[in-house]
Amino acid sequence: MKMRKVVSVVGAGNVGEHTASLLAIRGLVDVRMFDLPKRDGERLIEPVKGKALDIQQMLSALNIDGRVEGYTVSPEGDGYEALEGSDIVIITAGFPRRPGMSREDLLDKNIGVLQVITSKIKQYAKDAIVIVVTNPVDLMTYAAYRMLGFPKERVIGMAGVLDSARFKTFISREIKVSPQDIHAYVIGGHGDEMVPLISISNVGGIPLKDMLSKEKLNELIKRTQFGGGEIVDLMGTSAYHAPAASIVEMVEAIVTDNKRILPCSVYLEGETGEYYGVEGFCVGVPVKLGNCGVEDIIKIPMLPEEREMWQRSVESVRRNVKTVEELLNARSAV
Ligand SMILES: NC(=O)c1ccc[n+]([C@@H]2O[C@H](COP(=O)([O-])OP(=O)(O)OC[C@H]3O[C@@H](n4cnc5c(N)ncnc54)[C@H](O)[C@@H]3O)[C@@H](O)[C@H]2O)c1
Ligand SMILES: O=C(O)C[C@H](O)C(=O)O
Repeated sequence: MKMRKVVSVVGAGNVGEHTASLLAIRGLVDVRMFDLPKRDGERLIEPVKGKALDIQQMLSALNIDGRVEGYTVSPEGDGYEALEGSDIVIITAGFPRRPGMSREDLLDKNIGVLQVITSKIKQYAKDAIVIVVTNPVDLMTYAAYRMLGFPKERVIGMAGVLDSARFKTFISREIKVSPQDIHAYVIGGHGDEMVPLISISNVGGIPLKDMLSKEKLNELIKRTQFGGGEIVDLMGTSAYHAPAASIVEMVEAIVTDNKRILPCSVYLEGETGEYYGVEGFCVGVPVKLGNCGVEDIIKIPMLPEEREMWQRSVESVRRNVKTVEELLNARSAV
């Protein structure tokens, strides 16, 4: 009998909670949520269990089948047994940035969180596909890949789908066309140097560069590159609705084995690494997703000016890779 896939979400804060809720509403998978207890005055409460129960009751209100459960865990890694049997584990646990911070400012704190979680995934869900969301996501995906020791096809960072959704939003608003008819790709590191690919973006098949002036295109590129910070400045914390939806796009591509080509942060080496000028760390590139994770890495053509942007973006990730390796070595030495 075909069992429903199980998706575990580690970290049920803004991103994790909305991801769990969207996954449940889409009705494709069963969801397990994991998070820390919280102190409420003198009491220690378990919000993750409340959130899971609330989502489960939302499904009943909507007559949607599905199972949503919440598990309280400890920072030291107790309580993760229910990871057992997960087909996909999504990691959103960690700290978001506040206004004035860069994503890289989160690296040291979030790697410590990631280390415990990856050790539990290895222990209880060694065959799972892992989607890393926690920032700085390219470096965290690389750290997760190193700590998990899983095949690189099963360790995937979410960012390009979100960045592409932002780019599509800004294009859609500018030319008043449905985002359904806009094909726009953003690749590279998930930071201020990310690369919206104008040359292959189109609106209903018409090249984007034929529809907007160079000035306007540059304006939309800049707004996309700083899209995360724009929301952090407005909300005081990072975005979570569009990130959750982007995670769901990746999960559905995997569980339905629909061979979507989506921009994801993956470990690059060998021939594809050579093509992209990346050897031995993770950056956002278009990949074909299926039920085993990354099935293929697409070598996307770039104009000379895009290749220059790409190299700057790769450099913005590469310059912190050594720090990641030093943090990993220091922690493994403990
Ligand atoms: N890749 C992307 O495009 C993208 C998009 C949005 C957010 N993010 C990142 O995702 C992360 C989460 O963002 P958020 O807005 O949900 O933050 P949040 O603070 O709302 O949620 C984080 C959750 O992680 C939990 N957590 C912390 N340490 C933990 C541990 N040791 N074990 C289990 N759970 C733990 C917290 O209790 C909290 O509920 C941040 O790093 C943020 O920068 C990335
Ligand atoms: O900007 C952030 O800190 C969160 C995330 O990376 C985003 O782009 O929304």
